[in-house]
Amino acid sequence: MSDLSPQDRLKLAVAQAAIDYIKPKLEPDTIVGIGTGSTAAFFIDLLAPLKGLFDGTVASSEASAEQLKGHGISVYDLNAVDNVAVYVDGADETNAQLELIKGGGAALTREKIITAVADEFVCIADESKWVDTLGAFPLPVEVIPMARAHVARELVKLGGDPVYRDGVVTDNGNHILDVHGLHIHNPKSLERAINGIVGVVTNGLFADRPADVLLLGTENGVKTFTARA
Ligand SMILES: O=C[C@H](O)[C@H](O)[C@H](O)COP(=O)(O)O
Repeated sequence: MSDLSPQDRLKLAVAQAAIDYIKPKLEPDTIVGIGTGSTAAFFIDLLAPLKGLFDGTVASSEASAEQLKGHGISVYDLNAVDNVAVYVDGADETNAQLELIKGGGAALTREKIITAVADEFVCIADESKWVDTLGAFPLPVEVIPMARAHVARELVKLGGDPVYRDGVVTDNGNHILDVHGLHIHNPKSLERAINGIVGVVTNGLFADRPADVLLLGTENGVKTFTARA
């Protein structure tokens, strides 16, 4: 691990912190929700030695599912499970309310679905993801391909500058528009407004259902934040 970049060291630290956080909660019938991205990938590797302590997982992307299966960890279809005890995933931005921007890896829709099902959402992120106001990271919006131009025009009306993520097809067979130029002062309202555009599958704002816990990796150690009621 000595060749890790400083940022990757923080990602590894928060992945370990997530392991420490969930381990006491694991039961033989526990289903763990697994996110997508480089931070989640560290978490999957650290979860592997614990696979005898819980039933299995649901994954928010084909990439994470493959990584899990490579470790011999069971991956279930979400429709086949009754309950997801905890969901662990990274983020592209977080604010102090634990409202997030996600989807830099194009996995936002499956991530949001598992988030909706999970009893608890634990976000793991390095300190570069912490912002006062969401929006410096372009907001990903997953769209039905035939609606891409229509959705882009509607996003301009909402004040954004949408850019087609050329060549990217999501695990659901859809396209991504990355919306630049947003200063998101009311994340819940914007999340709903964008999801109301015909042709949008979902957008990468996680504000209606923010994280419950944020484990933030800093040079001074991992800091734990919990959502305010
Ligand atoms: O679609 C991807 C996800 O939302 C990721 O959780 C997010 O992009 C953060 O990824 P990373 O941990 O690689 O920074």
